[in-house]
Amino acid sequence: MVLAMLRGCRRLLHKSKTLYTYRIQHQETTISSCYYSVRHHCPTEELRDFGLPNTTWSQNLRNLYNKFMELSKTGGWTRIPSHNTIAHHLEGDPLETGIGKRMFLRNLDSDGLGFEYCMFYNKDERRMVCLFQPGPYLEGPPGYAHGGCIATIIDSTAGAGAVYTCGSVMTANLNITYHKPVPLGSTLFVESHVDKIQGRKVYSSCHIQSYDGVILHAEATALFIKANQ
Ligand SMILES: CCCCCCCCCCCC(=O)SCCNC(=O)CCNC(=O)[C@H](O)C(C)(C)COP(=O)(O)OP(=O)(O)OC[C@H]1O[C@@H](n2cnc3c(N)ncnc32)[C@H](O)[C@@H]1OP(=O)(O)O
Repeated sequence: MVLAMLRGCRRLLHKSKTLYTYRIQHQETTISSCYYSVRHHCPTEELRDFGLPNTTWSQNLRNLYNKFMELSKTGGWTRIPSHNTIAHHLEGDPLETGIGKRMFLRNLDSDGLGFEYCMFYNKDERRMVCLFQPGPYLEGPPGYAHGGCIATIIDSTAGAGAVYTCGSVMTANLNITYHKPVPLGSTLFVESHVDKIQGRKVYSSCHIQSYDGVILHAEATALFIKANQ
């Protein structure tokens, strides 16, 4: 009852700001309804944007962030918002799907423990950069990030790059070569590029380097499939 009232209030609040046309089916979902259309701006001023600096960010992460913010002023790069529910990234009225669900990378309540990151997109170059600091809850080998979380940040960076370049996509294939372990708490420079678009197929490449570019930690190629129009 209370939940239903809250949902009603939130829907009214949001509908007063923008016209929503999007509907996601869930539960008995079909393949095509898994696809989404991404909003390029923060939907409300009150909503927290997790891609902004917080007290857990290292100096190296802040320096890279400041560098890309400077680049954003002269065009080319744009910082993209980052919320903790996928619903808030979608165009339309996705509130029903947002309740009780969190984005995998933003599912912890404390800053700095899991995926700490922000992304910048360059439309002309079809590049997405992710500045990433893996927290202590991402441990795999002692002191180092789990390979699955490295795959996650690659999938998310390349996936977001494909979405911002082509619209709604799903990951069909992801191949990763792990070159050097990633120390927890280090600052990583993750960069993806849309290499080729062939019909519905979007081919991307991605790599993870240390913040100064000295160490190549991992390289990947990915295939994303665009939504059927
Ligand atoms: C901040 C922003 C936040 C928002 C941004 C956040 C970004 C996050 C990104 C994370 C994304 C995910 O984790 S997605 C979740 C993980 N992925 C999944 O669950 C996908 C599961 N797989 C599927 O649902 C399906 O197989 C699809 C959707 C991938 C494809 O199915 P489909 O739509 O029916 O298409 P289909 O006809 O089969 O294939 C279309 C064409 O692609 C080819 N194709 C399909 N799959 C493959 C494949 N694995 N390898 C090679 N080729 C393939 C086919 O041969 C065909 O080529 P041709 O005959 O045309 O030549």
